[in-house]
Amino acid sequence: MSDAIKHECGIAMIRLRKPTQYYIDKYGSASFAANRLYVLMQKQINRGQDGAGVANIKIDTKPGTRYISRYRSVEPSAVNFIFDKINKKYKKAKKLGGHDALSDGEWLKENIAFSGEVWLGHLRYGTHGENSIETCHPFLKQNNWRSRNLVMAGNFNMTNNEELFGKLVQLGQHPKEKTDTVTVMEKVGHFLDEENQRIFDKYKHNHTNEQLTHIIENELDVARILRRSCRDFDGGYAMAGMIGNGSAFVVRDPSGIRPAFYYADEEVIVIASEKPAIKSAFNIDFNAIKEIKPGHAIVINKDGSYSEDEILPAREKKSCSFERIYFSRGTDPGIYQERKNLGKALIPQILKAIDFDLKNTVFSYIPNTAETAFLGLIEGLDEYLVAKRKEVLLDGKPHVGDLDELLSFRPRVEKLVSKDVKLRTFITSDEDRDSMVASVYDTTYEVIRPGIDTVVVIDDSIVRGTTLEKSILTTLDKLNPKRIVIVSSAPQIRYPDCYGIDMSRMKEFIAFRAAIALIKERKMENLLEQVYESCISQPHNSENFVKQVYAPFTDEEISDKVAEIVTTSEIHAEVKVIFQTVDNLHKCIPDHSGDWYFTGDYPTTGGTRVVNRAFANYMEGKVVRAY
Ligand SMILES: NC(=O)CC[C@H](N)C(=O)O
Repeated sequence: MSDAIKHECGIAMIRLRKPTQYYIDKYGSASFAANRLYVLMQKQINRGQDGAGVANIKIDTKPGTRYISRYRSVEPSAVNFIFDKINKKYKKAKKLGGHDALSDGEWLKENIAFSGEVWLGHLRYGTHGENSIETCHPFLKQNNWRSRNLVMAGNFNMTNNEELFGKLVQLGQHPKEKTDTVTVMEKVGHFLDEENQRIFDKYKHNHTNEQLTHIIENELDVARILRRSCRDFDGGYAMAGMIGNGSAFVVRDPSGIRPAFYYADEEVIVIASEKPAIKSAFNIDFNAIKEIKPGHAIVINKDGSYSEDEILPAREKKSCSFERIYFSRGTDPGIYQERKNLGKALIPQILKAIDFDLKNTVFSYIPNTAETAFLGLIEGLDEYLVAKRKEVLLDGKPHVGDLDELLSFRPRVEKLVSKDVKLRTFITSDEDRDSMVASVYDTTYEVIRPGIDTVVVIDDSIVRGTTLEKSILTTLDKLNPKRIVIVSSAPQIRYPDCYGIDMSRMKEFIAFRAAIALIKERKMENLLEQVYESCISQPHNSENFVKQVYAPFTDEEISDKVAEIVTTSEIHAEVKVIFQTVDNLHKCIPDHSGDWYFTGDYPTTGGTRVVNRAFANYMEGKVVRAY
């Protein structure tokens, strides 16, 4: 993606089902779990670079000893930073316990932090609150009763955070922050307290308090806690938690918006946001990794047993298609194929845009995320050529000279766009910024014929269009092509996301800017006022009023306007922009039909509220998140 957007978070959980000694004996390593968690997190680094965190719980330690450890970091290489610190603990073990310390599981657990059975890692891209070490997950809710401690981390965004926050205040609580992670944790924490109390009250007459502690720890009904907590959530979530007694869970929203996968055998239970991470860390069969069902939770009990429990009735599955288009790692076999299909599906539109003139067209892609779609596109062109050849051979009688050309012709493919520098544009002044942005991309000279060739370049998606306008088009135009066709493997992004991607301001979308430009051109400003009126007078209506802004225009009109906006006066070439159709998106990615950013159809009522609020914010000139 050429426009950098903030997106996603990643979770990684490991539960060791055997005592530490087992792994030392079998794998020859005291840091078996730490090493695996490190790989799980590194392989999901694409999901969050604002910060990271790791927490660990030791089960059944003696009173008076620490059993929860946590490190968080906002360093540029946060994951490495954290694991370096964890490694130091293991180095310290040698100093403290001598050479054999690392082969004595029990000694390790008694003396060294981060040697427990339950591990939770998190990678963060913030969607709520600021970016500081305090907003990095996992969050901790501490208590002197072991089973009242809660550690949470998630890939989520709630659309009704204000309401959830208000309910906590009504309960008489005083949350220390307004960020959604605190709100969610306090909510779960509240019901965890109640569950502790319920079991306490049930047995208090026949047992001592010390006995009660053990009964509570073994009887804690985590699914019950989650059922009571998640009732009020409106959002997309894959939320992970560990409880001080050693129980753990990952719960997924009823529409399956955010991804979550798990694997279990007799040694470990592993849960992560992406399949390839689990595959790499544990080198197991891809088919052994399962998706957590929407509305369900994997609940791991203190004794290491686990189940997949229904928490809320599943709704129509609306898993985020952006995960497949761009966010998740393309090494997942399903995602890889889907991305190729997206590239292939664009062929008819591309051929039309280049007047079927393949001889004078050069194909290329924006690194790094559009490569797979590009491979599909080229495969599609090959298929088109095969069909064409067949047609010519069957219908006509080509001359021998033509035949050579007919058989040997290949689409012209070049690497035209290179990404050179990762510029931190925010540190420069505005004027400087344009020239800085312009130098992010570079091109390959002398491979296209000036004034003759058309250049087709595919990107996975176009959000703001800024990089396109300020860098990619100016760079490509230096080659003097006749025409530049920019192709997006995703449809037009018309509406905000509110389920984990930080794009909730209408003005950020080039498709929205195009619609506004068309409205102004056609003197339809009244429409904007009407939509605004509806948005503010009916804030709880379940209708997405913003659809009316796009309704008067065809997809092509919007695409053409997008092309016009990104073509500055310095560009000499003719510029066209092509977007994937929503129909083709669904054909290419059939099992992830979440498409609200393209269609405006939100799977939760909170989502619709967000889009209407985002539009009202735009009209009022407020540059704030709409949730
Ligand atoms: N991208 C995410 O999942 C973000 C999680 C959470 N809302 C935060 O901002 O920390």
